[in-house]
Amino acid sequence: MEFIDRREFLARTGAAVAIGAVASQQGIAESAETPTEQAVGTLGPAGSYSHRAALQVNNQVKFYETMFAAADAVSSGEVQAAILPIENSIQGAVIDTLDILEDRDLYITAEVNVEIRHALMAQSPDFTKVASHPEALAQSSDYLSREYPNAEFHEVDSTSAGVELATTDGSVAAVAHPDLAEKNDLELLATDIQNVSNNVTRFIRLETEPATEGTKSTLLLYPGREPPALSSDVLDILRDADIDFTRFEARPSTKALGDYVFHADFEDGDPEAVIDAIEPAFDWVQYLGTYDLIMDCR
Ligand SMILES: O=C(O)C(=O)C[C@]1(C(=O)O)C=C[C@@H](O)C=C1
Repeated sequence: MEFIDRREFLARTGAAVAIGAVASQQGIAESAETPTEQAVGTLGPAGSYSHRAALQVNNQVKFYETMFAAADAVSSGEVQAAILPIENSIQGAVIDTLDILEDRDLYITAEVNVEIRHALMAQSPDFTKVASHPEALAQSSDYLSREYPNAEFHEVDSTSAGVELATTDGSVAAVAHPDLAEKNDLELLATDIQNVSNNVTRFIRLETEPATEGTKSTLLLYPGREPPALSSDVLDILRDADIDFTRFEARPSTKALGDYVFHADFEDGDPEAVIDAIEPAFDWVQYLGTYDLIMDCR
């Protein structure tokens, strides 16, 4: 798919310039007058994959150093919504986002799929360290360990934060979207370095109120049993309720070893009826929203 440059996008739509404390570091103007409550918050600085996903739903983007900070900005009303990665086709679940879904009173109101193609960039080929988001380093681990077995790997808050490091430190290379090389005067050393060429990350939009309609719904399920319920026990309950579950993830409940909170997505079911059917089998069931896939950039 074709991603358009953010400034080009804003110029085309005639929208206000995107805002963000970190945006200025990438040379993108800030506008103090822009009402941030209309913006979406996401992981910055500018040029992160989260930024690319956010532009698919809103042309005003505010950047945060962590996904937790972006989610908190929704709760406090600083921004209207947050766009966060939840699942990658190579690395699986994005744990920070699953934790945010458990800990914050927010709803999923949309999802966006974005193709992820990583590139390696630096001031010159003579670098000794590679900096990037841990997910991006893991998604490119085959290439990096094969071509740069002696490099030191440095985890930073986002791929674009890695690019910022590479622009100020000649010993650092970054793994990020290839567009960021030219924008930051870095040499593009390799493209398409992800372990599997078909690399896609699914992002969700989080808001304080649920959407009124959609084809997919997400629930958190806590069996609260002693001894703890197994995934197979929970799957049996869901199967017996005859619901078309499309994703099932277990996260530690933090109460005891082997005790889990389950994240489950299902399609084409009435969430109220589904909750009524399965609720008696659980200690608690939390509704996380009903939503549609609004952009599939693959
Ligand atoms: O670091 C970024 O650019 C991000 O937006 C984060 C993130 C992630 O957490 O998965 C998003 C998409 C890619 O899978 C790699 C990194």
